[in-house]
Amino acid sequence: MSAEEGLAIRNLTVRIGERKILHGIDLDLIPGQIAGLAGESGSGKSITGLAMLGLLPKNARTDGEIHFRERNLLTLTEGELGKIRGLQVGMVFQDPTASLHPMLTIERQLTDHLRAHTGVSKRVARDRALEALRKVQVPQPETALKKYPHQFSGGQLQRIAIAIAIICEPSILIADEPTTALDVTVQAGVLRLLRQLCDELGLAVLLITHDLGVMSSLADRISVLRQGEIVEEGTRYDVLRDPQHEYTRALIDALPSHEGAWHGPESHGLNSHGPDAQTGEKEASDD
Ligand SMILES: Nc1ncnc2c1ncn2[C@@H]1O[C@H](COP(=O)(O)OP(=O)(O)OP(=O)(O)O)[C@@H](O)[C@H]1O
Repeated sequence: MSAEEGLAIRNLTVRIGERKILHGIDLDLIPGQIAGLAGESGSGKSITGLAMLGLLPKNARTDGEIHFRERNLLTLTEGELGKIRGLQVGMVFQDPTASLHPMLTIERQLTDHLRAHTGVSKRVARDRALEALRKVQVPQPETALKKYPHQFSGGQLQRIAIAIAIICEPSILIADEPTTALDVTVQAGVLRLLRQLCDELGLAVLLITHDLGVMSSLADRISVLRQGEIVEEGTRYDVLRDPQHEYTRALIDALPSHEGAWHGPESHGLNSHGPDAQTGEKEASDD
């Protein structure tokens, strides 16, 4: 599969009640690229992702455009958005257990999701479920299909949540703090997986994180959000090596490994092309 097109946000404003949460932001998601959205807690990162999915609170009002496949997502009905969500736009959140049903097998969760969106037969759905688990490098996928969520570690559960997000072959993937809840030893493996999936499937990825260390390993471009405004945008290297805005500098200074200057992704145990070059199998077995 290769995604043909991305998504473009133009002048997006979101108000919730009387409060303006986003102040006319622009953002581009490009196939085969990871667009990072950074900013401290409350800056509006998640609201941006939710706006793209049509999942804003009922009392939210929007202005601007979210262009996707020649349509403005902000003008679609709930029914139309429901068809896009999950099928053309996949999503991964911080807590994988929140998106998985504790009482259903992994097979059921993968195949139910796929069949609800595509109507493929049970047999095809099972094959696709296996293929998705292989793509996310869950060990022994045949056995994994029969298991329940509580039988997996956090890192493996996040891989399974990613499998659900990609099983319908979306062109866009929104990953909101995908490694924040994970043990630090398995974070790099999940980040590396996201990079691989982006490259191999041609996904246009929005990576939302407050963690510039994660951003430094993964994002092709970085947008820095502060109180609902994008204060800086550029390539990962430009933004991290030569930040123009004092807010970006403050975020970089807050990095745990910061010692007066940003030393590149290597300083976070990650190489310049994404998470380090260990094999997926090793990481998968480490999870
Ligand atoms: N349902 C809601 N009703 C009212 N205000 C909300 C709602 N959801 C979010 N907000 C407000 O919108 C602002 C942006 O929230 P958002 O969750 O997008 O921040 P964030 O950058 O993702 O932060 P965090 O990393 O803490 O999730 C915050 O001030 C928050 O209080």
